Amino acid sequence: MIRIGQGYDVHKFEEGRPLIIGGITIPHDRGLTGHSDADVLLHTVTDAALGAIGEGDIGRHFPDTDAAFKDADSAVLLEKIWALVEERGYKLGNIDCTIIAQRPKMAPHIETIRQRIAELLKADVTQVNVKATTTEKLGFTGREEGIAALATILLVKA
Ligand SMILES: Nc1ccn([C@@H]2O[C@H](COP(=O)(O)O)[C@@H](O)[C@H]2O)c(=O)n1
Ligand SMILES: C[C@@]1(CO)OP(=O)(O)OP(=O)(O)OC[C@H]1O
Repeated sequence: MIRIGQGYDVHKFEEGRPLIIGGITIPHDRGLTGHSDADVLLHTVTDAALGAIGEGDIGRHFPDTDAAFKDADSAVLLEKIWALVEERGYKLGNIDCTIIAQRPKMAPHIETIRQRIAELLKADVTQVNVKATTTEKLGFTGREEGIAALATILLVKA
């Protein structure tokens, strides 16, 4: 049995916040804003995993109206959802992620992010792909108003 899921998330830039993407802090002149640490990539991975097991989305499990999740570490949220994936009897087949950002340059950080996601999903690094693209200065990402992320996940029976 295999299950597929997709994820998509967007967070807006805000000055004075750290930029946290894929569980690591990336040096930049501004960060992303949200109720949690606003890790757009880990939210996307979490939504993809939830989609694959038919469990809705991140906001249903961790509402942004709940003070318990204020400034939450998105890695901890993903770990909780991954425990649910494992409870259902699944493990990672593979995941492919795309970060959509005009800036900063993600290439120097991609391998570290890949390793962190593999660790969170209890998988080998070869099962995880992370890539980045600009939108050639077009749209909200191109104007550097925010960052978007996409993910497709395949789960297989453990
Ligand atoms: N924030 C980003 C965006 C892109 N990259 C890398 O640059 C390559 C070219 O991007 P285009 O949008 O011009 O196709 C892309 O393939 C990524 O490797 C990046 O590091 N950081
Ligand atoms: C993660 C949660 C919860 O802290 O808050 P945000 O950081 O605002 O992120 P979002 O992508 O809107 O997802 C759901 C939220 O409930």
